[in-house]
Amino acid sequence: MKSGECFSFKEVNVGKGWWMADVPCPESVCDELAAVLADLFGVGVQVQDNAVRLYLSAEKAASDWKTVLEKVVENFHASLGLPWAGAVNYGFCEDADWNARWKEGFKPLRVGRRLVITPTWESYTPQAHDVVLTLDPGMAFGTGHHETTRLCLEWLEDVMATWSSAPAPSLLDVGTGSGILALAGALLGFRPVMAVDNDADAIEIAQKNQILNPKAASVQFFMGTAENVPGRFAVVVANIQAGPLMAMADVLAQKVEPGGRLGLCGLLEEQVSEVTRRYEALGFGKERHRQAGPWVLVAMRCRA
Ligand SMILES: C[S@@+](CC[C@H](N)C(=O)[O-])C[C@H]1O[C@@H](n2cnc3c(N)ncnc32)[C@H](O)[C@@H]1O
Repeated sequence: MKSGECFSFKEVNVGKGWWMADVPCPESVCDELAAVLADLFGVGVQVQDNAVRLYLSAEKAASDWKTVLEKVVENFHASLGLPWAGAVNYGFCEDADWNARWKEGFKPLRVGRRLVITPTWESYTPQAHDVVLTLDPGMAFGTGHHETTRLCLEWLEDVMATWSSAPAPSLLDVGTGSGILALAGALLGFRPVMAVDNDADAIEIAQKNQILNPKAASVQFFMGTAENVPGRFAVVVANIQAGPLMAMADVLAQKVEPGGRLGLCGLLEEQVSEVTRRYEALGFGKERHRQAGPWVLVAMRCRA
């Protein structure tokens, strides 16, 4: 089998690569569907024109993925009142092929004023005042290319730039994925920095990324949910989507120090007012609302 070729899933042995599923959907909801699928299946996704491409482990039979994937996509369309034709296109790609394609799309990326996210396989010569974060995201979410990650990074940079009092602000990153926000936070000067994810694979990847960034060695990673992290923080960031942010509101609110800041991200425009109201009822006031594409970050401050 030549690298780069894709095959119908009936023709290959499982376990040596990735099932590739192209799920057609209206362009206006591609980002939202990609986020839902990435979260549910914990796998790589690519947003394409009028479709989302999903890479699924070949250790499971394609027919097992097909049943559950198509049900999820059908429910997603139904919840938005959209028709669903059910025409998912399946294929198979070898590991090497998938990795090469993934890496091709991941170049050094400047975010905000000082941060540069650079993959391990690219060389980058820093300019004066650059804060360089080296990353190998693996299968975890968080390369800096997604709008929600960029919104969070820019917000963290702004919070740090306008922090006037000593000591440095503490930071909690809830749903750390590749560790990108926590590690960038440590490089920007937040202390201490803690991060949590309920996906063990994400924590493993985040800890590998920490080794690539010795200046972020003090970041502590926790497996679980925000409840598993001790203490309260001057700054809490959570890039998780509206559903989990609503479900964890009581716990998340308890993690922010009085007067502290909370960045809620992964919201779509139409979800902002409901999520904002929920946190206002818990003692938070809205400071800012930033948008990139369909995605919004709501910045709030704890009043008491
Ligand atoms: C959209 S990714 C964000 C990754 C990274 N923070 C970023 O900004 O790019 C969301 C992450 O939250 C994790 N997650 C989802 N629900 C969670 C929960 N209740 N507690 C902790 N982590 C959660 C997922 O495993 C995933 O790694």
